[in-house]
Amino acid sequence: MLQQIYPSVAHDYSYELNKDFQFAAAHYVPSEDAGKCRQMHGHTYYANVTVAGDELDRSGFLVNFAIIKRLIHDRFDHSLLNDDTESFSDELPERFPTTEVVARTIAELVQSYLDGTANRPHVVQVFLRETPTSYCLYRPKRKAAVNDER
Ligand SMILES: Nc1nc2c(c(=O)[nH]1)N=C([C@H](O)[C@H](O)COP(=O)(O)OP(=O)(O)OP(=O)(O)O)CN2
Ligand SMILES: [Zn+2]
Repeated sequence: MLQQIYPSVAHDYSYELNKDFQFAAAHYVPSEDAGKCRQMHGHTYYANVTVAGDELDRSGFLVNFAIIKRLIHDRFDHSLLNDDTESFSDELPERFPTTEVVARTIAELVQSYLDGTANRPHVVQVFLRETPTSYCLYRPKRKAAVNDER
């Protein structure tokens, strides 16, 4: 699964990097419509995070690959996602730990870190595979900024 070719995302930043990593986690989807997924079960999630930008930091990095992995792996590996109530909720569908929401949460956690860096690159795509046959792509909407019209 690692070394997979992922769908590309359109942007016109000069640099783009991709980091693959995996984590094992349990979850359940607390919806009447979720069928067997209402029961707690586990996955090895395969994630690919795409970061893009025009400026490098003092190490010549957009962002250190290791930081992207650490931010997500250290938080979710060998956890029950539903227990992470800062990220997920059993009450609000937009915060149930579905593949879609976990992908969006990964994007938000990484972007929150990137917003505190000097070169401020952007998460432009998160690919998250939950099973051999199921995956989700999340692409954050571009936010217009004073000095950044992309
Ligand atoms: N849109 C979504 N649909 C489903 C999600 C989800 O997160 N978003 N999650 C699940 C379950 O959690 C499950 O882990 C994955 O379901 P599924 O792909 O059906 O799993 P199978 O291994 O049984 O798939 P097969 O291809 O039939 O073997 C369900 N739906
Ligand atoms: Zn599942």
